[in-house]
Amino acid sequence: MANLTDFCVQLPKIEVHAHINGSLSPQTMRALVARKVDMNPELAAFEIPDSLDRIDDFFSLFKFIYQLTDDEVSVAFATQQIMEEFAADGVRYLELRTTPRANSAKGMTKASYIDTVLTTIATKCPAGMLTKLIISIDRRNTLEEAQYTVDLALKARECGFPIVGVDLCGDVMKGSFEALRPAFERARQQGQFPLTLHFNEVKENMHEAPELLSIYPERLGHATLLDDPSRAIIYERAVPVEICMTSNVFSKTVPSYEDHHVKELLEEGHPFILCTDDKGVFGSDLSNEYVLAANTFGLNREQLFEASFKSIDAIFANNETKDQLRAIWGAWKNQHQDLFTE
Ligand SMILES: CNc1ncnc2c1ncn2[C@@H]1O[C@H](COP(=O)(O)O)[C@@H](O)[C@H]1O
Repeated sequence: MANLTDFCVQLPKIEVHAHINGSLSPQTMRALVARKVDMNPELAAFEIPDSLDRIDDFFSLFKFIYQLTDDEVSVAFATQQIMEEFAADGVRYLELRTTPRANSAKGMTKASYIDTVLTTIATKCPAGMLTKLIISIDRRNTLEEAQYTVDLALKARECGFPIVGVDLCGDVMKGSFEALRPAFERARQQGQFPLTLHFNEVKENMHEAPELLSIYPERLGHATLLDDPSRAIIYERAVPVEICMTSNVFSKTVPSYEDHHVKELLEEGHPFILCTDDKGVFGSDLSNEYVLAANTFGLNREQLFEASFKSIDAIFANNETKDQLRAIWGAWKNQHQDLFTE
């Protein structure tokens, strides 16, 4: 009989909230430091932790990580490593997300960055897992930058690349959704892209909730703090919530695992998807998020399978893909009945 960790690794899983630059494992970071340290000796001074304790400002960590993924070869390497790690952890369907980034010193443009990520997905995705890309608009973007991101998404899809949605992300204390809204509206109207928005991570941006909900997002990231009007709308529309327990606890937007708001969603039977957010920054794989949910809320293996299976409903894919995945989940369950006896 497998222990809970083995079960959660073997369980076929969906990951739909994983920022590429937050998902570099310590091994990948070390490999990139080794490649770059001659040219940039400052990198040697950064201690890459195997796991981080609670951190005050995780956004500052990205400044270091961005020095590692500052050229196309490194971006391709990181993307491939991330896909392989998710596949090894039992992920069968992966929606990565990333913000287009340029670095003129290395000849990388936002277009070549996205092209590199998409080409790596197309050519290096491990067998047995599907990978798609959500393009992110950072809250700090100007409207012009956000519109350019939408241009990139439209163009990449025209070329047949699997861009499946548009995200609003970034430092919750910066920028505003309203300033960027026309870009999201165009993504919706011109590209029929589904939208996922980082939502109510901290109390300071709760005031934006009515505007964010008024664009009818297909999914919400975190939705940590819900006032009554937001809760009513989200429940009524059954908007799936991307849940990132470790990220929320480590970045102190929820006080503890026991107090995590997924508890309420479980009790209400509201759709949610367990995700990692930034598995490199927060040191937690998706299987570990399932272990945490099981241990914190007393979920049995049947319920863990159910949570993973129901996540298929919320992916940004057509019904045919969803049905194929449901069949894979069903076959896996039939073949692994022994794992369900604890
Ligand atoms: C913890 N909660 C979070 N909330 C909001 N945005 C986050 C985030 N975690 C990561 N990001 C966003 O993702 C970028 C890194 O990946 P990409 O360069 O896009 O691949 C970060 O700079 C931030 O904008």
